[in-house]
Amino acid sequence: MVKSAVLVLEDGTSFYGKCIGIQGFSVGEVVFNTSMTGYQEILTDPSYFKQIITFTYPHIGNVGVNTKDEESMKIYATGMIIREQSIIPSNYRSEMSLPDYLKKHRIIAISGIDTRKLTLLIRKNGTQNGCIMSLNIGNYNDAYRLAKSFRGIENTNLADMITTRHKYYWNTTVNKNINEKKSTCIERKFFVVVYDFGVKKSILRILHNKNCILLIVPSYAHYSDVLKLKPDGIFLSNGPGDPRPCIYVINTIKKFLKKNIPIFGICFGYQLLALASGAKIIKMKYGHHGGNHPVKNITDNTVYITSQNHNFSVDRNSINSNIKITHISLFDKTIQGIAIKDKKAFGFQGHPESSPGPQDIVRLFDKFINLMNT
Ligand SMILES: NC(=O)CC[C@H](N)C(=O)O
Repeated sequence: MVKSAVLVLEDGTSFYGKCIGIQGFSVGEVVFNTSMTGYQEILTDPSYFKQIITFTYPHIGNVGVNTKDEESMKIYATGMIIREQSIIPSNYRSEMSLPDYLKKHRIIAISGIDTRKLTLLIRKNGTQNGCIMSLNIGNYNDAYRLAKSFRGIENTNLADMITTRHKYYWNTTVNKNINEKKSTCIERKFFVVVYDFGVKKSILRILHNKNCILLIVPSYAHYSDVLKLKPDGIFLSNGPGDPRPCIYVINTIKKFLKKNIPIFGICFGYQLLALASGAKIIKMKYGHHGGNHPVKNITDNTVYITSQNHNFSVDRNSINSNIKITHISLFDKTIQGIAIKDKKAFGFQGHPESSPGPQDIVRLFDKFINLMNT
């Protein structure tokens, strides 16, 4: 293999490989994702903004890419690290090869990396910042300097950087060939205001298919403007980075809670709901990114295999009497779901919309519909 790119971590560790996206450099927090399928959905998930994704699955690009599997309009991950790139994509849905897609979206990526060694390093020492650099524009020292100078994803409001600037209605049904049942026997439509912190299309698609009229609003949408619209429910989306600096929307959620409007938060949105209810958020050692995470519903002792993508977690020590823990991770016992006592508000840390991943817990969307229907 011709070595044409280097990955350097902030601790100085380097991995040489082949440049498979555009030439240049990219800096971000290096995380690993253990999903065996769904690289396109993962790359286009806006929650990965400012992160470089290591795919632990060793062969990436096999099925090419297509427009229906995009979770947003572009690749949000800052870079991609893989073991081996599939040379010939083969799938009836494929519209383009992965390397061409990376180039179209101007993404830096590196292949030929010992992703097992890199993953074990992250697991042992925790997430690190890193830089991928093509060797025609710089060397190890340049990449090392850039990796060390990246400020990281903590204490920055990334959601405000990528949220929609204008409100819009969502009314597209994209057929993903997956088993999405319409809402059970409920004929009425629900008007849901979706706070967009980097929302995945799959979430909108599922809510739309369940009879919701969706108005997507910016992360900084004003409480009274939204209230005037008389929504049946508020949805708080997934999103990138640290929820703690998002003070404005946390205060907005507090006001919605006082009004007892039904609220459903997924991942970033769930973390914001927890913050608005008085809990604290902490950064995890290396987060959860994958499609095989067992989560237990502690109210009925059922276990679900879930899709996960998060770096922050609700601090168990900060749970107060307003918050009921509903789900925990069976990997590390971290909190995975909460409900707010005496309110129609709940949230889930993982991704019930999956995409990619198992659909075990997609019924949480029905729980939201039922809350709006009562
Ligand atoms: N998928 C998400 O919404 C991620 C939430 C948050 N940015 C975290 O990393 O924990």
